[in-house]
Amino acid sequence: MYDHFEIVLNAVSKTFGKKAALNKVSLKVKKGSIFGLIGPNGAGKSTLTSILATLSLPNEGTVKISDLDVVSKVNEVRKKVGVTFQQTTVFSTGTAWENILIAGKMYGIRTSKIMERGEHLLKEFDLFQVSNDLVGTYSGGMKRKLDIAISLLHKPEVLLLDEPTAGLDPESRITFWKIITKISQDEGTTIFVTTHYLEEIHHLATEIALINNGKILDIGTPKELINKLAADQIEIHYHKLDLASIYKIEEYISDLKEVVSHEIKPTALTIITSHGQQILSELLRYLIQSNVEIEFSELKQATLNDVYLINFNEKGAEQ
Ligand SMILES: Nc1ncnc2c1ncn2[C@@H]1O[C@H](COP(=O)(O)OP(=O)(O)OP(=O)(O)O)[C@@H](O)[C@H]1O
Repeated sequence: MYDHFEIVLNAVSKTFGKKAALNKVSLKVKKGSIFGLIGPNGAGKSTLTSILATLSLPNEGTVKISDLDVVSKVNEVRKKVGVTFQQTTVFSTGTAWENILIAGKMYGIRTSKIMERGEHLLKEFDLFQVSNDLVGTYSGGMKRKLDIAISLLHKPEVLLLDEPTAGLDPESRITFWKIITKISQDEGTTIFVTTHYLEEIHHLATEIALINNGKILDIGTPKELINKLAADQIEIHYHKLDLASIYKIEEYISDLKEVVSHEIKPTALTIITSHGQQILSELLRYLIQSNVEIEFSELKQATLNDVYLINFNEKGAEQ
């Protein structure tokens, strides 16, 4: 399925004044795959998306989409790319059809083709029934779906989605990802998506890159990233603790050098560690000695969310 790379970045840097928004970023996205770029606020996700969309120029390095250089082949690249940013770009004062017609004309598509493709996409995105209503009456989720339908009008080979589910409720997010997965399968579109919500794309993404402070921290399939971490997750639930007890436990855990990250709440604690069994035994002994009434404990393999937390707490903080 993935016989070649659709997007290739080689040592790409972008600076704003003294700020390096991207710092020698290199990555490859396989054709037809769903690639997730994950990182906290200010990591460089939108900057990278803008460069891929030919809306911003890199200061250094090369970026190719379908073997076309995004700097010297802007017009060809634009024909191959559809993009949706965080802010909706649809006109609230028009209907979905009016928005589609305007966008289709801007792409230079013939009216009959716009109508045919528009109807297909409106049905795919479950907007056909309301396609003659003013977009101003749509919910945020509906507007977002229309945005993406429009970015797919010219059948792009690559769809760039910059935080497409920001501000959507959980149900709309699930529906949204179902549609995107279907588009990827039906049309073979390569999907490059940035998000904060790791859990959303965990099961969808073919590969994930973690970015912070403009640098790629790691790249791999979700499984590879979890395996590389080689960590366990410990969860211990207990009867509600007072603040003084929480502080004491916090102090004890902070001294355990095999613990890579931890979170203590009044009724439970979670720890990520490379030595699960050993730390669990030590911790249970300590808690029992401290008269904590334990309800249950669990030892599991770390999750992709743990990979995120560890990368952005540890490596991210170093930079
Ligand atoms: N036009 C600009 N002028 C100056 N600085 C900028 C500009 N655009 C981005 N930056 C800076 O570059 C860095 C990366 O920003 P970017 O918007 O790419 O991050 P992001 O990962 O998309 O963040 P968010 O998740 O908050 O959208 C940030 O420090 C940001 O302040």
